[in-house]
Amino acid sequence: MTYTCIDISDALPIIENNAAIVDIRDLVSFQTSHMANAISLTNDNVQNFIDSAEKSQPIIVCCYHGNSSKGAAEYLATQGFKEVYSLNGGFSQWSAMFPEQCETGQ
Ligand SMILES: O=S(=O)([O-])[S-]
Repeated sequence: MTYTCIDISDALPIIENNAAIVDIRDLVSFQTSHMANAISLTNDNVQNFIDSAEKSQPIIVCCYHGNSSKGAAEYLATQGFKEVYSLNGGFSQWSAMFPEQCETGQ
């Protein structure tokens, strides 16, 4: 299995299609602001996420600028997720384009 790189504008219909959004940035950055409904994925919770997630649900991986999300997306694809996307431009571009689609906190 592999993953697909998508642009910010491609993400909206995928999100509407019930995708999970996982954010792999550091926790302080995540808490400051993240994509609406994103969950923070860290080394500490990634295994639990993999074990409990529905593998057929689409997953969008978000990082800072869209580079490190590729490695994480590839990894998740090897763990059985069927539809994995890496978000080009990452949170920096998402927050610039869709500031109203961001939220703070956990
Ligand atoms: O998160 S990043 O690798 O795009 S700087």
